[in-house]
Formats: sequence, structure tokens, C-alpha cells
Amino acid sequence: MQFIDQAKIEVEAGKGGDGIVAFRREKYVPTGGPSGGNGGRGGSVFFVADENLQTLLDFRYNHRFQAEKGTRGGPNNCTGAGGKDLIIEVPCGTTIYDAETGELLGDLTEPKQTLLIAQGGKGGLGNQHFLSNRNRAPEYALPGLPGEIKQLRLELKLLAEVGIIGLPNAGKSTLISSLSAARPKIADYPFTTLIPNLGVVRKPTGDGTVFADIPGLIEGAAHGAGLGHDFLRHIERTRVLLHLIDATSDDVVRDYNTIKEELQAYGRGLAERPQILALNKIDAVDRETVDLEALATQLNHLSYAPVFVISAVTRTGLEPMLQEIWGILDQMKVPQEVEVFR
Ligand SMILES: Nc1nc2c(ncn2[C@@H]2O[C@H](COP(=O)(O)OP(=O)(O)OP(=O)(O)O)[C@@H](O)[C@H]2O)c(=O)[nH]1
Repeated sequence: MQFIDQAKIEVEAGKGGDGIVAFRREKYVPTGGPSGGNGGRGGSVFFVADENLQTLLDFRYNHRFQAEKGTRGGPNNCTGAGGKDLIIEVPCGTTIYDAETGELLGDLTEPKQTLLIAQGGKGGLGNQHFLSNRNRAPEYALPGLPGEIKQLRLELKLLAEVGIIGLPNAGKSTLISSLSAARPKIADYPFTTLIPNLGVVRKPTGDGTVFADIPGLIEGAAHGAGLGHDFLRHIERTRVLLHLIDATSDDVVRDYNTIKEELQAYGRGLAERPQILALNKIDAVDRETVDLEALATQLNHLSYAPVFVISAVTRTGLEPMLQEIWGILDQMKVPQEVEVFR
């Protein structure tokens, strides 16, 4: 299953600097020749693929990109300085379309791959350029040319890294809305009745991670009850499972076990996937009758997984839970050390 992150942006390359009209003024030379320099070239706009980015999140906040202009030419035939190129970093796998024509402009698949997307304008010619036998004192120069302007649509296929699992009503959709900074669109959607909830959650490092949940994991899902198979197939590609349990349930341990058994019955390594548990809705728990700490400890002993107590509604406890998730994802990126035997 694929999700698509999209962004529309405008890029504008720098205008070229204007050429100028100037004449030499030297002692004892009453009418010096033309000496107006050319304008500098405007900066161009490039895309470069960066393997550390995973989403187009930043483009939701920043829609317009402009490279530097070239500067005007100077007297004494001085050419103006060129404008600095603008390099825009995008995740590997970003496809770039012309938003107006729909034309595919490029596909950045490899790290560091670069694409020139908008060419800076040429600098205008200064009047020294127009000196000829017929015109010894040209009084004109050309303005710099405008840089290319393009409306672009960026597209990126996303992979959900964190799968939120739990019984119906555990609060999965609520949690995704509380956490997420953006909602990507779902593409190539193979099922008709099952709509996953997606959210891009911003990491402290800036870029986002996709969280996904599909409503409706129920007992018997692994055997195809309800929409179970579809659900499980979907979370198969996630790297961490966040198992959400309703703390107001009358039997939290039974709820935990129900989902655990579904994962085991489905196989394919889902039950062994790194998992963290979160007891949700603690704002609604009657602390007089329910000992949350004891419940968390009990679940921890059962699952060997870290257990957090949270409220998706009041956002209590979400930060430490996210820290744990980032920690696990980071660890998975560290290459395994190779042991050397001597
Ligand atoms: N008091 C309280 N209620 C919550 C909390 N999180 C979710 N709820 C409520 O629990 C109900 C179910 O929440 P959802 O987010 O729809 O649960 P879900 O797991 O996505 O449910 P399915 O889509 O059926 O799988 C809603 O009425 C939420 O308002 C919470 O932290 N505290």
C-alpha cells in the first residue's frame, strides 16, 4: 500500500543583472570610449536528493523559492557578480512535475542526484559591447533577462514506519490527529472499505515519520475476520508497532492478549517486530479504583516492551512515548557491528 505526499511550490531563478552605460573618464582624454560592464548571471534553482529526508513536510510551510539575482555591471567594463544558485533538498524518490502542464521534469532516486529546474537569467550587455566603427559611443545597454519561473508539483511515495495497532475504540485515530503535523494522501488504494489513518509526525530533527493505523483490528483478524487480513498486510511493512490499549477497559490484559494473538496467528514476523505499549485514555481512568502503575508493570512483564501511560485527548505523556519511538527507529538505522574473531 502506498501513500503519497504531495506539495506544490513555485521556484524562481534569479534575474540577470542589468548591463550599464558608462564612458571612460581619463585625464587628457576628452571623450573616453564606452566602458559599461555586463550584468552578472542570475542564480539557478537546483534540486538535490538527500537520503536523510523522508517526507515533503517542509514544503507545506514553505512554498516559494527564489535564487539570487545577478548584480548590475560596473564601470570600467566590470561584469556584475553572478547570483548564488539555490539548492533545494528533497527526499530520495521525489518526482517533480510541471504543475501547469503535468509534464514530468525529473525523478530524483539516488542520493546527491541533482536536477537543474530553473535557469538563472543572463546578465544584460553593457554599452562597451556595442562599440563599433559606426557607433563609437553607444548610449545603450541591455537589461538582464528574467530567471525562469516554474510552478511545480512534488510527489513522494511514503512508507509508514510506525504502525498503530489496537482494538477498535482504543483511540488510534485520535492519537494520530493529536500527533500529526500533516496528513498525506493515500494512493493506489487496493481496498475499498478500509481507510487507513495517516499522519506525519515531526521528529526533533525536523523531518517527519509516517504513522498509520487502520481501524478495525478485531479478534479473528488473522483468519480473515472483519477486514483483518487487509489490516495486517498493511502493517507488515512498518518498522515499529505502537500497541494502543484502552486503559478504561475492564480487562486491559485480555485486550493486550487479543491483539498479541492476532499478530502471532498472522505470522510473518509481525509478533517479533519492535513494539511499544501505550495505555490510553488515562484522563478518564478513575485513579481511586485503578492502579495505572501496577497495570503498566503487569503489561511490561507480559510483553517485555516499554509501556507508556498517555491520553491522546489531553496529550498527556506523548512526548516520552515519541522519544522511545525515535530511539528505536534510530537504532534500526545504525548498521549492525560485525564481530571479528581472531
Ligand atoms: N477520554 C478519552 N477518550 C479518548 C481518548 N482517546 C480516544 N478517546 C475516545 O475514544 C473513542 C474512540 O477513539 P478513536 O480514536 O476513534 O479510536 P480508534 O482506535 O481509532 O477506533 P477504530 O477506528 O474503531 O479502530 C472516541 O470517542 C475518542 O474520543 C483519550 O485519551 N481520552
